[in-house]
Amino acid sequence: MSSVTQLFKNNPVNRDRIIPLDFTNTKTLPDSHVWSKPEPETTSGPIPVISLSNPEEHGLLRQACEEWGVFHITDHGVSHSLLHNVDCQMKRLFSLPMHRKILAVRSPDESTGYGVVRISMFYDKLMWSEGFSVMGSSLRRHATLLWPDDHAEFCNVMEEYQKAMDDLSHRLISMLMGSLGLTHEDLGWLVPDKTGSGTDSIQSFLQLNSYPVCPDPHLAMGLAPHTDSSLLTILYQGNIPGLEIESPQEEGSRWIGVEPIEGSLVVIMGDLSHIISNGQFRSTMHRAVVNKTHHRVSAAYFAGPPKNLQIGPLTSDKNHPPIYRRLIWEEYLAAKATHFNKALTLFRC
Ligand SMILES: C=C1C[C@]23C[C@@]1(O)CC[C@H]2[C@@]12CCC[C@@](C)(C(=O)O1)[C@H]2[C@@H]3C(=O)O
Ligand SMILES: O=C(O)CCC(=O)C(=O)O
Ligand SMILES: [Fe+2]
Repeated sequence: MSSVTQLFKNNPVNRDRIIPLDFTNTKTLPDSHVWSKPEPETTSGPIPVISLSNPEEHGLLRQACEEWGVFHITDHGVSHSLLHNVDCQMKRLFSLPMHRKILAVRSPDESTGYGVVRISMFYDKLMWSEGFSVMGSSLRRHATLLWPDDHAEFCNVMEEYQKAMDDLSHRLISMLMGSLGLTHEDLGWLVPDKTGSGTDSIQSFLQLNSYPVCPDPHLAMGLAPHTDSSLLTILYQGNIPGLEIESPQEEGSRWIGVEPIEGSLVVIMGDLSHIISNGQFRSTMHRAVVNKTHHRVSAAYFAGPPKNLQIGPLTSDKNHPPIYRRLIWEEYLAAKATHFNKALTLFRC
């Protein structure tokens, strides 16, 4: 059983926090979805853009991780047509009427299927979004419930996308860990497991997000502020803006919009990379906002370490002793499931 499946089994979500509102039939923002808060300003910012085809730019990766924790990648090798197909299939799924989407709803202790993201339980107000989570064989099971006779195309596209993300995440993790001084031998776990048992290669989870048009976007929240619990997350966000990161310079007082760049993907460093880098890589707080005119979809691919692999700060520098203790991903996800944005502090030495 994967670490993510185990997490949901051990930490079920409340039933009333699984089924989203039927957004298509909601013309005014209900009180349950009004986030009244003094809103810090949002500006657009110089988020780094890194071309993976240019080895000279690889040195910029470390800097981007240290200063921003979020960056665009171009020339990543994932074809434009695959990204286009993923976009179309997500829109096809989320445009289904509610009574059809409900057929593939997650149960409280299940990690995959249709529903609201699990961080919803940490907030009083509800978010203006819905999601569909994919992992392993659950994809075909849920897609068959949604489209009994017509699920092949959706499944083929999502499987091809997951494979492309597996390859890209291996490349990125190896580059990023390499920039911290890890040798090829240390990174043995990056080599896909040939036995098929899946216990010693990267674990992943694909989250499809949908943010329907919203009657009052300034009072609503698409996806509430959080950091990702992964090593890294690769985000496809199409061409509709919505992703915002907390300003590294003015934490808590300014949000910066991550404007889409045609054909690029966004990499978000997760909490585990922050731990491995002994605090040098930022795991930046981010959120998604909604708009009045465009249905926005995004696909977030979370990459984490192999099931029982202990990870910890990679430092042999006496002047910078480890600030976090060693842990496995399952332990971290469990802490996040109860302590949410305070989980990282629990692992400090
Ligand atoms: C692998 C994971 C990351 C995630 C927690 C989870 O175990 C499975 C759900 C993931 C997700 C997807 C939407 C956003 C997010 C914050 C959430 O609520 O569920 C992430 C979680 C995370 O990064 O902590
Ligand atoms: O949709 C987005 O822009 C953000 C998605 C995200 O942060 C997530 O799924 O963890
Ligand atoms: Fe996220």
